Amino acid sequence: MWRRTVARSAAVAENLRRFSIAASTSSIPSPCIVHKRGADILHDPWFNKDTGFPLTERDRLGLRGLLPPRVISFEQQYERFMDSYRSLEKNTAGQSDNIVALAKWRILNRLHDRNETLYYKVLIDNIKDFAPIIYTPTVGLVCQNYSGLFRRPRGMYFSAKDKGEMMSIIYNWPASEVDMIVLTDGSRILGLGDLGVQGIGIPIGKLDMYVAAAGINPQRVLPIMLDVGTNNEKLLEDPLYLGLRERRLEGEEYISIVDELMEALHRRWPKAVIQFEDFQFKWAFETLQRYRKKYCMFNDDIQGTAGVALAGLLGVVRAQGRQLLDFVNQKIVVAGAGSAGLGVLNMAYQAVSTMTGTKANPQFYLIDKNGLITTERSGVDPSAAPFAKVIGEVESIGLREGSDLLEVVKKVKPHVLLGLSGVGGIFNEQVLKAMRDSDSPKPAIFAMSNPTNNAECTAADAFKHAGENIVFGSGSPFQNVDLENGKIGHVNQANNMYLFPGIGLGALLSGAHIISDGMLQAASECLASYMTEEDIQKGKFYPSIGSIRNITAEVGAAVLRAAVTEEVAEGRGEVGTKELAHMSKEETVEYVTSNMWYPIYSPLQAVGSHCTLSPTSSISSSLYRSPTNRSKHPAFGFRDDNKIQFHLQFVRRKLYRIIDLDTQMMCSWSYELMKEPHTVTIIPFWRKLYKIVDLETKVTDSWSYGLMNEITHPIGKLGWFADQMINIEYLDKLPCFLESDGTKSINADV
Ligand SMILES: NC(=O)C1=CN([C@@H]2O[C@H](COP(=O)(O)OP(=O)(O)OC[C@H]3O[C@@H](n4cnc5c(N)ncnc54)[C@H](O)[C@@H]3O)[C@@H](O)[C@H]2O)C=CC1
Ligand SMILES: CC(=O)C(=O)O
Repeated sequence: MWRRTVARSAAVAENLRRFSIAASTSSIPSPCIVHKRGADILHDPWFNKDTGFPLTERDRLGLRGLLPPRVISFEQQYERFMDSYRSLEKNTAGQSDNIVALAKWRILNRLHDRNETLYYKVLIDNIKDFAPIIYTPTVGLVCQNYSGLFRRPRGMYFSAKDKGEMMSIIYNWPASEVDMIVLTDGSRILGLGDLGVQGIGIPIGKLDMYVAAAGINPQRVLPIMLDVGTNNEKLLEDPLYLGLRERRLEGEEYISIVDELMEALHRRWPKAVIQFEDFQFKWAFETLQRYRKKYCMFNDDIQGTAGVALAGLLGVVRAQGRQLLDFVNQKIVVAGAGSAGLGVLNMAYQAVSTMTGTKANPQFYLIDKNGLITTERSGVDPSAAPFAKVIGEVESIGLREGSDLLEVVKKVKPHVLLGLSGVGGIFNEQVLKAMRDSDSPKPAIFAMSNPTNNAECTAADAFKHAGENIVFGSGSPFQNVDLENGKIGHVNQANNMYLFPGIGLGALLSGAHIISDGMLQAASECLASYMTEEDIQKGKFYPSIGSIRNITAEVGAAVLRAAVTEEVAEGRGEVGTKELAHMSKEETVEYVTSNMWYPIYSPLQAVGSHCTLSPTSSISSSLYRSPTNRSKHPAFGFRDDNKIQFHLQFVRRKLYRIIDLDTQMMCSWSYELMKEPHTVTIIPFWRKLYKIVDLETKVTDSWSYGLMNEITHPIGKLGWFADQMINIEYLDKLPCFLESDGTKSINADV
């Protein structure tokens, strides 16, 4: 038994090593293929390193002369950006909050548009300071002012005018691989309502969080705006509005366009996870039901929010010093009967049912803009109907259909007051004071609406009016509150950002074809159990945002394991369901972590039709006709279609280890000590990516590796070293190499 475990662990460890799809903590950055050269690379934020391109790379990529000569390190670039950011903070001190917030957003956005690697480095390392800018609350302000702030497009825009053509439009996106898509129709942007095409800021912000928290490679994310019009009168009249100046499509017209987009997305990227974001209530539930059994998708506002809120609600029970099972007795008042509020109540209901094992009758009170929802309400939405209170029950405590929030709080004396109404300030002084009479020794107040102005109350007001013993959470960040008696009122950020990145990552790595309730429940349970008893007693239910990568790895692993258990996982790449199923909990976390992308400058290798070739270079093609040569000279890259693909590498008496990045295996035939300077080695690659490690210095040399791809005979790729260009010619069965002046030939030591 013991031996089997060890053997299995070793096998899994080997799999983990082999199947990591992205380098993260490795000191050796993976090479990155770029199908561009020269100025095109400088203008592409995915590949641009600004002044950080090493000289050898400048040579190789045709960048010489396009940059100032000095090479600035990544660390120096980082410091320089942070210095500018700090200067901006200093220079804008005293100006209005909105002006400062937009100035901060602009400086970050400019970096995002120019150099993504550096952008994500500063974002990840300063997530606490920058999340409020790229995410809530500033992202709300950005969306409101989007048409004026617009400089460069990001993501894809589909509109009602594209009907019938989405399947082809989707191929305009330059990346062949997409892992995460966040899609909105802009109809309910945070608590700000219908912002039409301007809502694109939300998918962009959410995907920034995916990169920062889940380590999704930014080259594989896709924000999408589906512009089906807007009912926002102000925007319809705004001559600078960038979206369709038409009213929103409704009914069949609307749903058929979403159907078409979903089909197109699935056709091109069948393994991508699609997150629905900020759809108005009437379409949020309908689209979720329509697609959740067909595609790997979820609705963040309904399902992500529910999981985060449930984790918080369970934390509240722990904070009261009660057993988790006591959750069934919690009196919870929810203000807001929309996507988010109903999502929370549905999940909380499931939890109570699981705990009681019977048909639950939880003490949930649901309030919308017309007050308490009871069985007397006419025209109640079917998704809210299960939570309508039986009229007799509420009458017995002095309430009625439509009772207002204050009355409900006074009569119910809830343990938890949770706001997802999108209406700022509805937890006013009176309501908060009424919470002092809560039946809980530690009443909980969650003002979860975003952005900050739409929060149901501020943190300071909550502690001031409801008392120091409350626990508090808000959707947008607030500062902890100084209670002026040496104590601090802790503010939790009750935001779905603690779950959606892990849900997406877990679904992606499991290769799940759908996202099941079990996967979502696992995510919520994982978050709920993440905090220690000590944290909980201090009123902390959610981790600090600084540890968002850790919690996301845990949540991702929990989701992945649930996907395997529920048999919806199909595996990813070479990691099949069998391998996933054999991973222990710890191994799964390790697997998830090892697949997170981390911003480092990868050495770039230009390949494809953009490679420039010297007119003097030539390779005699006759030698490559016979595939039988392959066995004699395995180092020659023959392919059955008679194309040769190869990489030239200048070696200078160095020993290289060559790692096949597909398998993470070291290729035993493909390293050797080069005895002579100026020796060139040829490496076959069969469309593979190799990482080459200089064993003397232990680092990958930027010029010495790349994706060996798409370079076909009769013309070969040229190798550069320093200023010297090497032309190649195959003169005999052993390759010889001529230096650029054509005077000297050196036999390759192969
Ligand atoms: N913290 C977080 O992670 C999340 C926060 N939210 C926030 O929740 C809010 C609502 O989002 P959705 O449910 O999608 O919106 P929604 O538009 O679907 O629902 C809003 C609900 O609030 C109700 N309402 C309006 N005025 C009210 C009042 N005075 N008293 C009580 N209820 C009132 C409406 O009748 C409606 O039922 C937004 O501000 C959004 O930013 C949403 C998702 C996640
Ligand atoms: C956080 C979020 O998803 C919202 O406010 O809509």
